[in-house]
Amino acid sequence: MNTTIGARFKLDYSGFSLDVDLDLPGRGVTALFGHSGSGKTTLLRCIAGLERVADGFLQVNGAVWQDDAKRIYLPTHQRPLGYVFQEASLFPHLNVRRNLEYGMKRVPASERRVSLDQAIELLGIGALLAQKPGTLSGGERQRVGIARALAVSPKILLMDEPLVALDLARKQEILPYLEHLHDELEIPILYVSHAPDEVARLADHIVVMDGGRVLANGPLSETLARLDLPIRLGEDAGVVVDAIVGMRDKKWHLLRADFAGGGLWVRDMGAAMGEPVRIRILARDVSLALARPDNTSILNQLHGKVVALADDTHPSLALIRLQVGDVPLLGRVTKLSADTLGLAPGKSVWVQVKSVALMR
Ligand SMILES: Nc1ncnc2c1ncn2[C@@H]1O[C@H](COP(=O)(O)OP(=O)(O)OP(=O)(O)O)[C@@H](O)[C@H]1O
Repeated sequence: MNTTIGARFKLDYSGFSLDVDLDLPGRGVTALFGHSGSGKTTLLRCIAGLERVADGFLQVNGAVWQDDAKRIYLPTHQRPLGYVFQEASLFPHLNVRRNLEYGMKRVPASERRVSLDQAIELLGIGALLAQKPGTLSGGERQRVGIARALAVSPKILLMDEPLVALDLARKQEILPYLEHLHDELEIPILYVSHAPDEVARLADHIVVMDGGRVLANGPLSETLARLDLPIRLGEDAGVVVDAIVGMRDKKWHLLRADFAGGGLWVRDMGAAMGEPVRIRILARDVSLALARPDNTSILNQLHGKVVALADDTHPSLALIRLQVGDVPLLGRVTKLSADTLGLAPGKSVWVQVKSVALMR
């Protein structure tokens, strides 16, 4: 079976045009990332059939929903998709259960792949079923909105900054449910966000957009480590590394996350031995030395080599792409230090990682 998503759309507004030709994985979470106005929502709307573009093409895991060259065009209501907006628009006069059932009624029983009970369980909203939307918190409302999108048994889930209207505490509350979706469902998710931490936590794949064009489209860790992209993540530039828990140090409450390039100690948040974890390493937390530093408080030191150097956000700074084992990392150092250390492609270095965040 074809397990990809193909999307080709061109659209012109006065002052903005969208021109994308994308091949995406047909499973997992793909982040659509870019500045405000880069066209992320417009792309989702094209996929949903909410923008009628001439000469568009869309196939989702083998099913063609639009191919204007062949006069194929499924209107929105015939596209089996779930759409989660920034704020859930629930029917205020219906309780949570009725809101969920409303969406489900559209789907013939034979095509239901996500049961109502499963959606309720995945989003942890069992205790809210009798409540009216007006009595829910923003985070709860959003969880109901996501469950409702799932209840239509979508073949793709489109999520447009689902956390943007929530405060930090509500975001933290909802993120584990989103991870759950990722782990439990086979449904591909396109997730619009301009929050790098959300992308680092949830995505497997990333599409970086700018001015209605695709700047990059690739697996998350490789793409975040590219130097040739004007992603301008600034303080957020950095990579994610998928690892497994290889050791636990009970005395010091630390876990060692092992990956192909070595091991990194992180705070012990309770993951089991052998469990997959994702860590995020920001470029600003990586410094370099030519010899293995001793007498340092920095626990994590890895041996690697310089792959490439690039200008950074300020003329005093350089962004360095490193390779540790076969894993790419980014480091940020002053150009003065880069010059003093003679950093150049191929140079062997000790990579000191000051801080590692456990994302999941
Ligand atoms: N119906 C429309 N008519 C004209 N211009 C539009 C229309 N819809 C969107 N635009 C313009 O298209 C551009 C892209 O908007 P879009 O909402 O897709 O960006 P975005 O990346 O999702 O931004 P944000 O992160 O702020 O939601 C913007 O300049 C917007 O003003």
